[in-house]
Amino acid sequence: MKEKELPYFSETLSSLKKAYKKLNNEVKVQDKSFKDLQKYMIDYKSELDKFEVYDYQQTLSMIDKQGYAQVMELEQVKKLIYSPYFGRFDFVYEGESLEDAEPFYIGRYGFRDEEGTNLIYDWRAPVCNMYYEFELGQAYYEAMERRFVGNIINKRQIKIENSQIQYVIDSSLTIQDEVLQQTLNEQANDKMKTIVTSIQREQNKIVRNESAYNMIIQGVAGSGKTAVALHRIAYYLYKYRDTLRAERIFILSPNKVFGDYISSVLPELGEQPIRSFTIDELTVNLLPAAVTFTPFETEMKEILSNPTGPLAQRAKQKANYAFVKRLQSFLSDLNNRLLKNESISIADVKFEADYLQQRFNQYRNEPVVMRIELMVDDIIQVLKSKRGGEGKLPSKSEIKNRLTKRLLYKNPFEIYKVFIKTLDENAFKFSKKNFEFNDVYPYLYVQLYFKGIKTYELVQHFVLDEMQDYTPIQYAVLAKVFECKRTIIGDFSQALLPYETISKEAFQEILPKLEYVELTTTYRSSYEIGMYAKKFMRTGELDPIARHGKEPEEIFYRSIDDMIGILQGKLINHWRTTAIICKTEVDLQFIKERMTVPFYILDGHTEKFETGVLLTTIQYAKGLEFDYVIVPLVDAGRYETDFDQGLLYIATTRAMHELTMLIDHSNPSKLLRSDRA
Ligand SMILES: Nc1ncnc2c1ncn2[C@@H]1O[C@H](COP(=O)(O)OP(=O)(O)OP(=O)(O)O)[C@@H](O)[C@H]1O
Repeated sequence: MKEKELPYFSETLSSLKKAYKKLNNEVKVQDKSFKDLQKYMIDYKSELDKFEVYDYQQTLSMIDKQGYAQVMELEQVKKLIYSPYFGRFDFVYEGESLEDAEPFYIGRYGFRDEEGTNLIYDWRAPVCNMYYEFELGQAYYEAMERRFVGNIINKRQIKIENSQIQYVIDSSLTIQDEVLQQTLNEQANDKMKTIVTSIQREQNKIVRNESAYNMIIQGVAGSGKTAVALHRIAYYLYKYRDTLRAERIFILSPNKVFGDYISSVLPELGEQPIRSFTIDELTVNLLPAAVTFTPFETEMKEILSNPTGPLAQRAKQKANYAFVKRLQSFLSDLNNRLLKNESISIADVKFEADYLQQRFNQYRNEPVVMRIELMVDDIIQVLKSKRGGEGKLPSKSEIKNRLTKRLLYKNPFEIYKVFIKTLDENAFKFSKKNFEFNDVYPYLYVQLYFKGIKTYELVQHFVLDEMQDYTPIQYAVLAKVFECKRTIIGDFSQALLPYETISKEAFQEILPKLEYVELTTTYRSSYEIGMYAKKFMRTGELDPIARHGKEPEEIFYRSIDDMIGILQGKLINHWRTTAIICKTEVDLQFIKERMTVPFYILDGHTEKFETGVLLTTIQYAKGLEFDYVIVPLVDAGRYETDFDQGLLYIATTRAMHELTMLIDHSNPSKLLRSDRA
């Protein structure tokens, strides 16, 4: 089989090498002209007039841009020389004979030789959809608004590394199991990998979906949601390369480490890196500069360490969809009360209360401040027509001031406080101009009503990961801030907050025009770990991929010293990354003080994901994966409630190859019992 592929392979490789040489020379020439021009501008600085300087600067910037594009291309060709393609399929167009079958080689990027022949097709090209979508037999693809029908008569998976063919597998399956297995058997890395060589059919559908305005992906732990969302971005950047820019994509990620972990996927796929933002970073931009807030990460940490305490209670009251409805109906009623029921005389013309209220209602889709502006314009019109141009009219700002004085509440803060009183006096804690995080988005919603909010109009695609950790009111605000296509991913079973947050039903209300997709196969964990973790899942299905490994172990300890001894013993292993995942920050500190071997801490201060031994909490481990996971201090006190069960689900599903639970012998968690109700 390998032999059959050799001629095409050497032809492609030599074309690639030729292209590399040519591009490399061009880059050098560009580089030289840039430097020469720069030197010329410095040498003749005093003799150049400002127009000449402007012209030269423009030329420099053009060379710079061209040079950048060439360097990117060179980089791609270099990567293709290392591994030009990963698959091939032969397609016979309908009506043609078998001899006319056309081979398509599919790679990470596309490549044409000097004559313009497509030697490698980019995995995102329309024709390559067939590779992921169909088995041998009838197939089709769509391009240029046409459907091309035919038959796939041959399909191969080709592994090439270091410019050498490693193996070739012929198969009738969409994506061969062997290749997927091999990929999944690899050890964890400090950066997320691309999955182009083995995207599964259900994942491919999401990557290439263009119809959804709001795409919600509910996927079990390890189902590839994050990977799929990033490949979807890469697909969009390819498909809409003339109109979509990488810097116009906004990724909201749970924390900085996670942002770092996913940062290399897009560059690996030949696209510009996209910086992701945390909700705290975004919130700073949305709130007025004078008000501060407790960061989401800090508030979450506190709630996790005391899930039934007063802070959790306050946050809980604002976390469900009923709260949004209540706030909406409060604001809707306020429309009839906000403007005091009084007439007003301006320049001897009387404006009745009814007229004012009717104008105020007319503009109900605008923020209050804007409504007042529009009413001022109306009043001026009336004054002009009634007074027939006689006498001086009051200024706009005078009229605006008079109308504003008639507002029952003068700012969003006052309104929010009144609203909260209708809910529960104790639900709001505001001191020293500092909001608790759970109040920030409800407040922003009121601000939206009263004076509007900063919007990200330039953003063309909004991506949000870990959707279950956000509340309906946050989505209601985000929907206004990012009015563009959205890809929202998460897993309701992996909720970190100990109360109801967003749900499928609430999504349907807040984000109309949505497509909801579910992924139930987990690729991350071995079959044995997947089955073990499944018992902690609160709802839904989970189908682990048939990749076998060691059964998870449950080790019972008799004292804390005993547990630390066992734990440290387990750290002597062959895995690249081992994570000790604690329930809370307090537990992390407790273990940290007792450990005598080297390890890293992964918490809110961590910016980069390191391999090695990591001590962390569930809050920071989520979204990430490790070869080996150890869950310490599994006792009945710590892991007791339904919510704790969800936490065990998150912790255990971080493991790819091996999992150890360290359980208190005298007080084991009941959640471990497989016969529990
Ligand atoms: N088609 C695939 N081929 C190869 N590997 C895959 C595939 N799909 C997913 N994976 C791997 O499975 C692991 C989990 O993927 P990812 O982190 O995207 O899942 P997730 O659904 O976001 O998980 P979680 O909800 O637990 O954070 C990654 O190592 C990813 O590379």
